Amino acid sequence: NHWISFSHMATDTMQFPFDRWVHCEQRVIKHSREQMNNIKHPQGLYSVRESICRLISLTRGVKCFPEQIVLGAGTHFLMQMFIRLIPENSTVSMEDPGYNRIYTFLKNEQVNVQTFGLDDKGASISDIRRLNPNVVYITPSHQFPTGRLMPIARRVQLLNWAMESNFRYILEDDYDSEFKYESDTIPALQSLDTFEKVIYMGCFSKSLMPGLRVSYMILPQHLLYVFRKKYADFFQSCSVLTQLTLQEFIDSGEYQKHIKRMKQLYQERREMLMLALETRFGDKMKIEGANAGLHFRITFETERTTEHILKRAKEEKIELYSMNPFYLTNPESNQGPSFVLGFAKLPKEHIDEGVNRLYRAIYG
Ligand SMILES: Cc1ncc(COP(=O)(O)O)c(CN[C@H](CF)CCC(=O)O)c1O
Repeated sequence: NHWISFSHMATDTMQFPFDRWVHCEQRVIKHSREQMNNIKHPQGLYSVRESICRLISLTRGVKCFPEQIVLGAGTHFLMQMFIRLIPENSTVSMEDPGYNRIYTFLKNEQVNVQTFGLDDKGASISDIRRLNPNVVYITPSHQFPTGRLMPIARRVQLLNWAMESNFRYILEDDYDSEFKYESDTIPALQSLDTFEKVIYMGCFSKSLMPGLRVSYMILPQHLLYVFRKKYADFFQSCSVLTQLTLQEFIDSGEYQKHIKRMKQLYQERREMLMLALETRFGDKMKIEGANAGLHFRITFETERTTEHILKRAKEEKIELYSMNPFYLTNPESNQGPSFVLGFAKLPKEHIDEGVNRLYRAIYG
């Protein structure tokens, strides 16, 4: 029988409107054929940046000009360019548990990277003050991987910290911010920034598909100046065809239509999954970080180890990811085996079966 996926990394490509996407692509090929030779702009095509600028000011309250946007074929590329804009020996600090791929990436780039803890409001200010880094990298709208939401008050505290000294920056990774349930979206931290301290990073990996490889960052003016000197001869890493098709997809309204439809669909799946988990596991499990995004964190009360559960999950044919890779320096005080549970690739009709298999994997 078939596999059931709790992956937090995927979107439901079966639901993606490929016919609309191809229609946009055909229009690009018809009207902008000549642009396929235009690879010179290091930040990506201006018209594409204009569309993204309009979109995120609407959806996230982000304040920027197209001139400030830099496209890249993934968050890693953007991070790599950013760290080259600041002095060599800068210290970067990030969340633990946190996004291990960026942690490993920064280590490989010989960046001095440290980690700080989280409390229920996200990044711990006292930890950050103790570390006294130049750059703080956070995921405030849906902390990765715990899903915590950083309240406005904490955001303001963080901005005040950044403003206390000349050379401090906040990298706001807003990767999973299109889908908000229960409460309204909190505007991006960047929208509160008046001192050019916040570098906003976003992507289309969750709203569209990770495979498109289109992400972006917004540089404050003074860093844009450095970027333009350093990267004048740089070629953009995103394909021109994908950039222009994305622009057409946004400008034609297809993007907003898609988000509206997927939000409805993900909301239903999320509710059904949480209910099925509640019914099956009762107080043997604890869920957190479910108010936004395409995954939440779940912790189980069991004597079984995480490794054992992952092995059993494979036997039960469920794709399941544990929290372990995301504990970067100190394994969290264990309240029990903890997992990231994604529902983007979990059709409604598989939810009950998926939860039953999960139960068998843990208690069977
Ligand atoms: C915290 C965070 N910031 C950005 C992205 C977007 O990266 P990119 O598409 O390369 O721009 C992701 C993407 N999330 C990963 C891929 F879906 C999943 C996590 C895993 O690697 O386990 C992410 O978690």
